[in-house]
Amino acid sequence: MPQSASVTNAPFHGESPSSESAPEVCVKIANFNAWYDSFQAIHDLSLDILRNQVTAFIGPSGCGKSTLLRWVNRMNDIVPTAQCTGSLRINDVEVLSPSTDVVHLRRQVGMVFQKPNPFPKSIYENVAFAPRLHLKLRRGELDELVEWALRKAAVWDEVKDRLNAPAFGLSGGQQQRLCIARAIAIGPELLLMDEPCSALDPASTLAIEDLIYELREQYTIVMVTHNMQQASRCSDQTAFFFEGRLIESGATDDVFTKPQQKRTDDYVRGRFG
Ligand SMILES: Nc1ncnc2c1ncn2[C@@H]1O[C@H](COP(=O)(O)OP(=O)(O)OP(=O)(O)O)[C@@H](O)[C@H]1O
Repeated sequence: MPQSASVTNAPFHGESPSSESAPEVCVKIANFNAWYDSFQAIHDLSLDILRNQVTAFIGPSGCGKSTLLRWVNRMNDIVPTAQCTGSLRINDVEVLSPSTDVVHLRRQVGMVFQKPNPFPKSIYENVAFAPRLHLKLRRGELDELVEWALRKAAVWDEVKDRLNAPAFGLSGGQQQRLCIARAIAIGPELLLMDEPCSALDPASTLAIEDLIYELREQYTIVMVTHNMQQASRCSDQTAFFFEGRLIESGATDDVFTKPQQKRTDDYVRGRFG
């Protein structure tokens, strides 16, 4: 059971929590290929995602960012035409193996989508729903967990007096923070975020970016974004994709200020995309 914790604001690009020692690999992707029917969406991609860091996936529309993200938690299992080869390991366990327990995997890997998608339930129930199904908690423990997750997602103060009100009554930014609280309540170690701020106003976007940067103390985060400022503000690592291939990856500062590849340079400078 997580302990109560409050989220404070920290400057972007502060010391990484794992900066004292070399960061460990959380997700190891090797020689990964993905198809929809005969269309190959990802070509021979190898990439290490580092633990307790925020990794931004950037690249023009259709380059395969979401496809890769959707294989990390096997969401593509429900797409009949989707197939893949290669290896995708989380903590040395092969995600793509037919014997992988997908229910367990989805507890390990939380997902936050482009548009906030709260359940048509109360604020409390949005967070309590999955823990009630999967964890054997007494009512008091569940209450504590709900409060912990809402605090961690930096939305507690705004909702604590209306926990039984419908989640749809919250603003878009509050709903997205509620969805982050829902994702972390089940105790994942990896959070996947597919353009988590694209439906939000600038103030809510900054709040979520701040939160993402904070959350990396406890979680490994992969974020798809079309917003270059956002990638440079709140990620430690950046991976640039183009036409289904990984062109370049590395520390965000390096990718943005001294990219190795001309296509990366052109993209981060907004020359195409
Ligand atoms: N369910 C699907 N069936 C067929 N093709 C698909 C499907 N999903 C994605 N694709 C194709 O695979 C390619 C990669 O798509 P993907 O959504 O991964 O790109 P993306 O980089 O996330 O794009 P965007 O930034 O626009 O979200 C695109 O050509 C897309 O049209």
